[in-house]
Amino acid sequence: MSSIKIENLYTAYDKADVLMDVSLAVEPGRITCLLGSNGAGKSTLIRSILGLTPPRAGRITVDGKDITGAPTHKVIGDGIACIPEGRRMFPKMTVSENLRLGAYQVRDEALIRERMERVFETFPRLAERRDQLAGTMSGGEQAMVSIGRGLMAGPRILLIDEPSLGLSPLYVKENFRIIESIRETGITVFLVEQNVRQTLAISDYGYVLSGGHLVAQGSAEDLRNDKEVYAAYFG
Ligand SMILES: Nc1ncnc2c1ncn2[C@@H]1O[C@H](COP(=O)(O)OP(=O)(O)OP(=O)(O)O)[C@@H](O)[C@H]1O
Repeated sequence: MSSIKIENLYTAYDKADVLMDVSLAVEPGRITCLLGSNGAGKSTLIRSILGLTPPRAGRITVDGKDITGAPTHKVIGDGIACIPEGRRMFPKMTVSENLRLGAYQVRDEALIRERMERVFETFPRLAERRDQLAGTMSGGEQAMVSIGRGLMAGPRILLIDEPSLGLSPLYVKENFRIIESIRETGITVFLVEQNVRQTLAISDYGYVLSGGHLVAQGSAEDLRNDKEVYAAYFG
C-alpha cells in the first residue's frame, strides 16, 4: 500500500502564492481528506502532486521516491490517478469507451478487460449502460464513469477532487459509499472536499486548508468533534 508525503510545500501562480508551507501525509490504505472552502488552494495542491503546477519550494514523495516537479505522465506512471472535479468525461463516447481511456497507458488487452469487469461489478448501473453515450446519463451516473475511469488505470493512490460537487444528496451518499469501498481494495485515497460532514464520516484522517495554510489536522473523529474548528472554518 502506498503513501504520499508533502513537506513544506509552496506553490504559486505567477507571483501569487497559493500554498504556503503545507506539510501533510497521505497514509497507506486509508482515506485522508483535505477540507477547505472555495479558493483555499485544494485543487492547487492536487495540481502540484500531478506536476501540472510544480511547487516553488518543498518536497513531494511517493513511497519515499521524490516526485517533486516530475512530469505528469511520470507521476501517473508511478501509480497515481486523479478523478477531477466536475465529473469530466467524454460526452460523445460510450461508457465503455470512457472507461477504456482511463487505461490508455496499459497495453495488455486482457488486463484492460479484467479491470473493466471489476468496474462494472462496482457500478452495476454502468454495466447496464456500457454502450450508452456518457453525455446522456444523469449527473450521478457520470460521476460513476469518472470514478470508474480513474480505477481503470489500476492506481495505488487515487486523488479525488470534490466528488460531491453538484450532485444530489442521494448520489453523494452513493458515491461516498463507493469511495469507502475503494479503500477496502487497498487503494490509498486522498479526498479533497468542501462537504465536511460526509467527508469526515468516511475518512480516517483530515487536514483543513484555509487561505493556503494548513490550519488544523487530526483523526476524522477528532475533527468531527472539534467545535472550534467547526466554528472557525466550516461554519
Ligand atoms: N491557473 C491559475 N492561475 C492563477 N491563479 C489561480 C489559478 N488556479 C487557481 N488560482 C487561484 O489560486 C487560489 C486557490 O485556488 P484553488 O482552485 O486551488 O482553490 P480550491 O480550494 O480548490 O477551490 P475550489 O473549491 O473553488 O476549487 C484562488 O485564489 C484561485 O483564484
